[in-house]
Amino acid sequence: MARIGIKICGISDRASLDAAIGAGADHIGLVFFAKSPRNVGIEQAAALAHHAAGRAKIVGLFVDPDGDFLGQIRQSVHLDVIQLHGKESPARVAQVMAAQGLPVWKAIGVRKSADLDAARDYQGVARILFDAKPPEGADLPGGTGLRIDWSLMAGYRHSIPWILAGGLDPRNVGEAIQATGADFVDVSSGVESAPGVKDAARIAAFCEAARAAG
Ligand SMILES: O=C(O)c1ccccc1NCC(=O)[C@H](O)[C@H](O)COP(=O)(O)O
Repeated sequence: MARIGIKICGISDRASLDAAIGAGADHIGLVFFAKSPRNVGIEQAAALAHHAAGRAKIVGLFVDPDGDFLGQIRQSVHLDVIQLHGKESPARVAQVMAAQGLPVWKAIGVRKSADLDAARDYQGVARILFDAKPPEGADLPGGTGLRIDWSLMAGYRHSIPWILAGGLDPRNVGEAIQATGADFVDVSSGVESAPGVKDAARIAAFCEAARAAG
């Protein structure tokens, strides 16, 4: 079996970045969303991306960004992937793909099995990221620690590669991989000691558990 993909999302300091890469994460998420406790400023993000260069791919996470904001970030920060985590329509995602010329990952919130069908509308994206759907009116559309009902995804197959996210942590990621067959996992709050504060030991334990199960 191919090595499992691991993204540690919401990195905002160099020590956590080194911890994630050292533990074997291949993707690092930088959150560009002012309301998030994991939000990074442009200079901070540029320095982190530079520090990660050649060791891990950088995923820039955005929520309904306009073209100006994407352009501003891209001028200063090296991104390998754009993750769209808002209510972006298929047409808007296609526009971003065409304008930015980078692989785009679209996040889809899942609460019931019909939610998985939305993935079909996003042909052309590099990956779909299935995350737990937050309640209406929630402050954040992701990074909430809410979990998908994994039984909805048992044996799930899709022509577009997909990532499992939402409420994963070092103790449950192995079971999540076994239950869903995911070959790529994403975590944020499950490897933190407080909102926005990554914990190196939890990051290492998460990566070890994911690899053991994958
Ligand atoms: O992490 C955030 O603060 C965030 C804010 C706004 C949109 C998305 C956000 N995170 C998205 C991620 O990729 C998370 O890793 C994913 O939702 C899983 O989060 P968690 O349940 O905390 O592991």
